Amino acid sequence: MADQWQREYDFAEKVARKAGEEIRKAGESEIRVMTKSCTVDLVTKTDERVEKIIIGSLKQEFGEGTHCFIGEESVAKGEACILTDKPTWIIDPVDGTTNFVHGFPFVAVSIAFAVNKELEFGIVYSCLEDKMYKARKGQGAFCNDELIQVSDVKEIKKSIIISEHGVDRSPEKVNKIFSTMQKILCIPVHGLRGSGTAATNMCLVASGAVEAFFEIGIHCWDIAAGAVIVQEAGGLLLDVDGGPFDLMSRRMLSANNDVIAHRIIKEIEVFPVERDDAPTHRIY
Ligand SMILES: O=P(O)(O)OC(CO)CO
Ligand SMILES: [Mg+2]
Repeated sequence: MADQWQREYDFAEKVARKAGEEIRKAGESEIRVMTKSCTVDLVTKTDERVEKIIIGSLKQEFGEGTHCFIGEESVAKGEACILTDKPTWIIDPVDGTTNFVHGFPFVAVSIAFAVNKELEFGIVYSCLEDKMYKARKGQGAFCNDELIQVSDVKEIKKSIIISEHGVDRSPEKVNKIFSTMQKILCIPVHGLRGSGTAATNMCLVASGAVEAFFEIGIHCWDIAAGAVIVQEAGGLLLDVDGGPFDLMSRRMLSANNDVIAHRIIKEIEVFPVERDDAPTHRIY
């Protein structure tokens, strides 16, 4: 069926835009900050309110009970984080909450839709820059309706790479993350960057501004929409050890091509993280 999920895709873009407007407005008044798993894992009333707006709008449009939802703040409150074959929305209402709290200007709304455990489309609205990234399986990737493509750089020494450090500050993990970054920096690459939002980082890969982004410890809602956008822009997704990408594994490498991807994988010091769909899951 040619138009299957088109209505969902179009509506998701509208909802993401509305959510972005809410975030922009909320950023103008005082932001109430709370913490989740630890003192650096921040959440605000805006995260919770915007997730409710997104899920409420989707339920109103498509009917109660027809779709499943995995939302960052709903999972934080104890809802299941299991991807089934049913049509499922995967939502990060405010990706880059720490940026939002500090006024650092990269904050994104991330909305993805999966059916039979396959991602059908992804929307990332980088709302402070007013950039609407979107991609539907097999139909290319766009930023503000302009087609985007990954960079064609194949030499690692001509690349910019993104990685982030996450919120788990146990010294062993931080050591591994910085040891990996040091090795990559000293290849040498042109630079290391990080926007503070995984969704935006993936869009930077998709639009060719950087060659790769990898992280261990991110969540499915941070990367589901970006995963479609990177692939539709001609890039690839892998596990950080070079194996197949697994949305629920909390390990992800996105790159413009396999030469850059495998050169980075050689340097990554992998450490264990609990899967998003683990029965004993705790948020980090
Ligand atoms: O700001 P959030 O949604 O907590 O996400 C972080 C990573 O978990 C940035 O991507
Ligand atoms: Mg996030």
